[in-house]
Amino acid sequence: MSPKTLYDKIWDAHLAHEAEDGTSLLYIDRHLVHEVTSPQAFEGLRLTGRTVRAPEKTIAVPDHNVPTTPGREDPANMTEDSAIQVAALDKNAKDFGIHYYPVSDVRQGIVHIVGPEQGWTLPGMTVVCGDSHTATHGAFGALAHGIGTSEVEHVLATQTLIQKKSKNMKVEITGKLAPGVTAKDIVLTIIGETGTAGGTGYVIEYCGEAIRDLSMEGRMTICNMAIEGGARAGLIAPDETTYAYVEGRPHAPKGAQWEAAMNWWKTLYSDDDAAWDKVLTIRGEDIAPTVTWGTSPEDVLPITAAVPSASDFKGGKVDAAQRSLDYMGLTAGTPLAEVAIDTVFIGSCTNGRIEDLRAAAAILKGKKKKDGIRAMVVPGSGLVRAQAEEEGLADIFKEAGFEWRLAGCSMCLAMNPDQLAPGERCAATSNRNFEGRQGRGGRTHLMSPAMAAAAAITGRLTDVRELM
Ligand SMILES: CC(C)[C@H](C(=O)O)[C@@H](O)C(=O)O
Ligand code: SF4
Repeated sequence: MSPKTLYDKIWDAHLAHEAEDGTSLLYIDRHLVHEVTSPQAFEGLRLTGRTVRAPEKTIAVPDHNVPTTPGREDPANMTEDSAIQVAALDKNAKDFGIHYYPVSDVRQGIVHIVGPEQGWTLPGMTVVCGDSHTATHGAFGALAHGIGTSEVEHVLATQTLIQKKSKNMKVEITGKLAPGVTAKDIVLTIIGETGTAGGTGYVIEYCGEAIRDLSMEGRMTICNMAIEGGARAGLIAPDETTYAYVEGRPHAPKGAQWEAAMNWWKTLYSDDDAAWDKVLTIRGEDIAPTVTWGTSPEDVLPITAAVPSASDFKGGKVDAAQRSLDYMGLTAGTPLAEVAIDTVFIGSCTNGRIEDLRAAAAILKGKKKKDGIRAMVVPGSGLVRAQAEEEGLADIFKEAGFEWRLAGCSMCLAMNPDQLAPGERCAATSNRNFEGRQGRGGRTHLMSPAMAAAAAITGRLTDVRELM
């Protein structure tokens, strides 16, 4: 048998049909659904009198539109559009008999946090969702694609997806990380190297000692942003860390089924002599605490650097950099660590898990946010929130002057009441810093939870190592 990558193995195990031109039909193991990209898909089923093919493999949760303050069950606390989308999901979940976590359920949260937490996401699966950050689930060694609304309808109706196979790319992070450096710094550094188009046409497998050393939370942070590097999906081969995370979760296999699953999961790695279409290697020791300065996730620099000048770039990038600098209100040559911020947002499917809150709380413990800074922590799910309360993290945040919110996408994107005002500058743990992403005219700097906590204390972008 010819050697295979992990991606090849999962692909082959789910291939139902392949046409001569490579167009393929893949079986889908899990379909995650949220309120933004599903209403038309369910409407399409209704119009043609179809049902959901595998309701037991279909899981829905509202996350993008929901307010993160008490009273959010009341539609009066949402915009009309938001209330319509959430009500549609409530109705569709009920009518089509799929698994559902409404806002009133403690298990509700961001779809990419809920799936793994409930044990829906397992190694070797194909996982899709009408959401680009479905890549997150690749951290389990699952092939996880974002899909569009017409594809959501196709998967609902058939439990299959039409795809063309991507190429194989390997990103290896060797060695150990330095203190203060986290999974977020790794993935920002990778995107800085490859650019936002570097992964286009590829599925990326992340490997190497620094990746193996990460918790599942950290691995999810890495795969979450595979899409920001242009990749179709990100993958990390499952290992003992993965199995330990999965075991005992509500929907994980049990008993003999667990044993059978493990037999398959243990085959999920790239063969030594597998062929790669592209390889990138980065030394873990060389990665610094990293922030973005511009309006693309590839606009990254170590926190010790200064704001670049447009003339540092070449070709078409010169104008793009100038536009970014103008939008961000930054002057070339200013040390990044002198850039004052207004707001701190800790949360999102990139960094809203328990380990992220622990990392931020470790920096904030016994300290206060700077006066005048608006700071909020938005746990990624109701269960993350409950655990953080139990561990005393919520008290640390509240004593530091942070707002302690209910679960949702929140200020990651401006689809709910948590938004930046024009010109406001935010230290954010999310994954996109596009113009207007967090509110019209808002300015976003992406960074790790520990770095965002440090920024809250000083009121400026800050090297977390100064506070450790
Ligand atoms: C709203 C949704 C379709 C979108 C996505 O696909 O990623 C959102 O989650 C985002 O992060 O921009
Ligand atoms: S938290 Fe942000 S990135 Fe994640 S699904 Fe929600 S809006 Fe998209």
